[in-house]
Amino acid sequence: MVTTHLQSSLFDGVEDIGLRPLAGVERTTLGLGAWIDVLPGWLTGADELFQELVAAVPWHAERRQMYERVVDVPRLLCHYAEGVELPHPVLDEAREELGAYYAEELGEPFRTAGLCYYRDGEDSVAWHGDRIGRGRSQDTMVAILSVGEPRVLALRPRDGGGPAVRRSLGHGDLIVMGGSCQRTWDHAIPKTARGAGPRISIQFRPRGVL
Ligand SMILES: O=C(O)CCC(=O)C(=O)O
Ligand SMILES: [Fe+2]
Repeated sequence: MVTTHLQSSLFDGVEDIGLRPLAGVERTTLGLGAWIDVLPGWLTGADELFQELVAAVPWHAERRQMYERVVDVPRLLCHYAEGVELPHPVLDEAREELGAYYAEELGEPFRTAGLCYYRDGEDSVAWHGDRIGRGRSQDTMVAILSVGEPRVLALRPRDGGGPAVRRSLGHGDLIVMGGSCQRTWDHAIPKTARGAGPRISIQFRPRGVL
């Protein structure tokens, strides 16, 4: 019976970890030469990958001088430099797929992966652009895959003009920030008072973009 079949596939099936085609990506022009591409549910089996990453990644807390105090950075981190094996093969696949899809526009591959683990709504990242490296002066791309519970990624023009753009990202969603986005816009994962579940983001960047 159809009903029975549907039910068993809904309730028994843990979705396999894999990638859908990137062809469905939709671009939004932000202005000032910046854009974002979004593809909801790019990764299948995202909840399973989340669990695997929680267990497999050597997460660490960072501490940072804040005026007179040393405070915890409010998220856990792990950085995979160029050439270092990623914690799950699907992440190598994701990096390759992104590189192929954006080859012409980006002109170079994605090389590094930064992972952030937001344990709850108190974990966050403050307004910033990824402009420690080349993003300060050049157009580039930062591609972010999100697993676990959705959190809002907010973007706003760096010069303060214009309203913020917000995208809720989790469960396998992809966002790519491109063009001048790192130097003309800032982005953040704001804290949320509403009980937010844990989220992991995987940020792929080209060489020299930090
Ligand atoms: O978690 C995210 O989606 C954003 C992380 C981020 O902006 C960063 O690590 O530079
Ligand atoms: Fe960032």
